[in-house]
Amino acid sequence: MSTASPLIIALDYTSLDAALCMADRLDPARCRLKVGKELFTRSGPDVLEALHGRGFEVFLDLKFHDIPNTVAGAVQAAAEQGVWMVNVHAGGGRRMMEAARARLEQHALSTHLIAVTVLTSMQAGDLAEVGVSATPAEQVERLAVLARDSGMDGVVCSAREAERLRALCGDRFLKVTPGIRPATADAGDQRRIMTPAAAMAAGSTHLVVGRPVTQADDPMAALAAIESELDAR
Ligand SMILES: O=C(O)c1cc(=O)[nH]c(=O)n1[C@@H]1O[C@H](COP(=O)(O)O)[C@@H](O)[C@H]1O
Repeated sequence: MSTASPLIIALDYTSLDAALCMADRLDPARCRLKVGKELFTRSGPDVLEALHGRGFEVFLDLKFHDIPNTVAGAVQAAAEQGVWMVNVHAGGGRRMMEAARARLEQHALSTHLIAVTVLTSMQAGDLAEVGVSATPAEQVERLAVLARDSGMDGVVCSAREAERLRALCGDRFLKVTPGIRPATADAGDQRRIMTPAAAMAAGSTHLVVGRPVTQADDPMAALAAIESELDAR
């Protein structure tokens, strides 16, 4: 089932059972689900089948970053399992992203392919330590333009960069933004954060939300509060 909701709930759980327990409380008409490294490494592709069977569109977030041939094969494997979206690291460069795009086209696979720019957990000091003297905003901009030119459908960035990317790359270029924190939620390890309503106003096309819902005392109430914040816009 496809949904008009921008919400993607990150199922960052340590077991398939725990992830499905949450999925069974959620509604595919109201959100999409994200499967990341921890859950996929524990459960393997079974989790995809289980979530697809429940009617959810799934973002497989494995952030592939390798040589072009390897990434193209991994992206093909993800798409052949029917995921709605898959991501690679833009830092893998133009040839890597182009190879992934070409592979999807060769096999007529319509999975959305997006590239991670600068992780939302990073700020200027973290970039400096890995040899990047640009600010996060500048580096996101550089990688987003490279991703667009390499055939990506969009990027993962923080909502703080979404407005600039909308101006640079247009409305149809997807801006998938983690680091979403309702005003009262803990930032945790995230650094470039924004509230759900502010992120949508800034031009995010999709909001990735994990712990503010999954670790809440009442996850359904936390999700409902985010939905009403978005509805009130
Ligand atoms: O690609 C991602 O989904 C991602 C990119 C990024 O820059 N930052 C980021 O937090 N994520 C993912 O988004 C989710 C955010 O979860 P919470 O911080 O719990 O809301 C996690 O599953 C991260 O792996």
